Amino acid sequence: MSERLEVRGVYQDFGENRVLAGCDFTLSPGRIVGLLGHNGAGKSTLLKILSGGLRPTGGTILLDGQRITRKRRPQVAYMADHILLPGELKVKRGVSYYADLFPNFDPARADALCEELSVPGEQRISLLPKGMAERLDLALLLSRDARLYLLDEPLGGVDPVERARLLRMVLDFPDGERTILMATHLVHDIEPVLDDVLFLREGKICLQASAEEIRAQYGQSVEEHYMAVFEGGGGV
Ligand SMILES: Nc1ncnc2c1ncn2[C@@H]1O[C@H](COP(=O)(O)OP(=O)(O)OP(=O)(O)O)[C@@H](O)[C@H]1O
Repeated sequence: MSERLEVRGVYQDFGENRVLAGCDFTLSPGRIVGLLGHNGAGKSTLLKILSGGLRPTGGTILLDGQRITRKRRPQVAYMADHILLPGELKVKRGVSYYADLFPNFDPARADALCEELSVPGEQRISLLPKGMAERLDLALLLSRDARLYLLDEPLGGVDPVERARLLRMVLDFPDGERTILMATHLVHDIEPVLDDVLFLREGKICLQASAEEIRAQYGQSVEEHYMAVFEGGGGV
């Protein structure tokens, strides 16, 4: 099977600060992958690079075996850790704003997802509670027809039970083809939707494994294994 995403030797310096020190990993089609690491590990930086919003200091990134040119950029859909829509717009207008912005955006799907996620269409975006704005952002992202979806701490402001339920509901793409990479600290809440995990430590991917492998090999949940690795209580 060919890889959806190949990341080879990606590094990122901000002045003297080397944030990514040669990241290597691959993502397969149809997988939901958690990018886990402590504060400041470089998760957002890595997602920004993969989205094309930041040019890395070095390294190679291939999507379906090819470099991500400007023409292929819409095949990568990125959700930052804050909503990017102008706050004065109403939700429904925000949907048409996205339709103007992205050629691969499906407004009917956005309306359906907003309804599934109980986002009120007539509300002004700046007046949405944080968790509701995050739901809108997620609905807009997942209404784009992309190959790779990058999510930075999705639904971080939504309560844990709802978060897992909503993510399970909306990440279930029927074609099983799309790949989702999401950075999160909320390992416990997100774990039920994850197929694979990447642990980012000291600028490198120190573990890439399926959630099943972790459970079988270490007899630990992803969260327990994460704690063991990052608190020095165990190795990878
Ligand atoms: N544009 C920038 N200029 C300079 N330093 C930056 C820039 N962006 C990020 N950094 C630095 O890179 C490091 C990694 O930040 P990043 O936001 O990628 O980490 P993170 O893993 O997403 O953290 P968190 O989990 O707290 O969101 C931090 O030290 C941060 O200060």
